[in-house]
Amino acid sequence: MKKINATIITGFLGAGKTTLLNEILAQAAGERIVVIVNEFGEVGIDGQLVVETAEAIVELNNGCICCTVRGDLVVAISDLIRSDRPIDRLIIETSGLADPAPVIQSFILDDLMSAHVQLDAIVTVVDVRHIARQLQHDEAREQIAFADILLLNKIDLEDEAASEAAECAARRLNPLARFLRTRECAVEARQVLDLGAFDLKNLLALDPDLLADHAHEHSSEIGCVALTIEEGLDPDAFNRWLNRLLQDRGADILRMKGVLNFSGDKRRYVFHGVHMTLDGRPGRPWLNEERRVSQIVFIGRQLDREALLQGLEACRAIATAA
Ligand SMILES: Nc1nc2c(ncn2[C@@H]2O[C@H](COP(=O)(O)OP(=O)(O)OP(=O)(O)O)[C@@H](O)[C@H]2O)c(=O)[nH]1
Repeated sequence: MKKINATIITGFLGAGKTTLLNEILAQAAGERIVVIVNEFGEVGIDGQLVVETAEAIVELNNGCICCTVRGDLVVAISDLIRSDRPIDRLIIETSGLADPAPVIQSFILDDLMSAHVQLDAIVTVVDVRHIARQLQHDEAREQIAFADILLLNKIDLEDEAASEAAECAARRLNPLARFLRTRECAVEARQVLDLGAFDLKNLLALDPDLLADHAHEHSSEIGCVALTIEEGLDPDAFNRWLNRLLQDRGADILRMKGVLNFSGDKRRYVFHGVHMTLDGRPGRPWLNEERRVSQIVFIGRQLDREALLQGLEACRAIATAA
């Protein structure tokens, strides 16, 4: 029986994992791809941002796939296998804080998974603008070290010398990976899929302890605040608040992302913050029957939930009109 090829997409917060996933899905229309997306916070934003060509999207939120929701990953994949549903491919997008080792371990140690699923490659996306500061985090270094394919992404934001420096830093951690430089993760699907690149022997040379059963410990410093608000937001007030927040707390906020309900707008507005870099654009239209809510996730150090909620509530269109 032919095994299902699985690709793990990993990389630190905001590097471009969902962008890569969507790039692959856009090129592989017609294939039955099951996508598993994992997010650190209890509110899943990525599930809403994945293009609709995926056969199914399984969201594992509120914990990291390398620790708290690792059992859920095994259950989700085992259920898919037992369902006999025809699947051409599995793609797993880890959270930006995941250590890939325990995730890889699940594919090898779980009998049902190893009998039916073939790990094809670990694809790590690296943000060339932020790599230097992200390398302070163990998870970012592990994600690079375990990569079979490494995308040095966001080359449009930096000059050639910075991309070169990013590549050198990454190569020091992983001389064996295949490196690609990308903008918006623009690769051909064949450069990251069906490569048979995953090699357990190499990984065991890198980490002899890989298959030992150890739980991953996240730094207790980094937390997540997820906010949901029903009332429509005022775009100007929101932008002012976000810019002020970055000025005051930018060093501690590693990642922000959200799907926003701007008052009177027919479409969602999707925004991303990676360290101090902000980016936003209109998203899918709201459907008539849909509940229009704004959902925002912050990941960082010493986040004050109450203060963030108050700041967001002050951006409600009714609050700003009053
Ligand atoms: N300028 C620029 N922005 C990019 C590039 N690739 C992705 N982005 C932007 O970076 C932000 C984060 O991209 P995502 O694909 O959501 O990153 P991610 O790794 O999935 O993020 P998390 O999983 O939430 O940590 C978004 O605003 C993207 O549009 C790129 O090559 N250049």
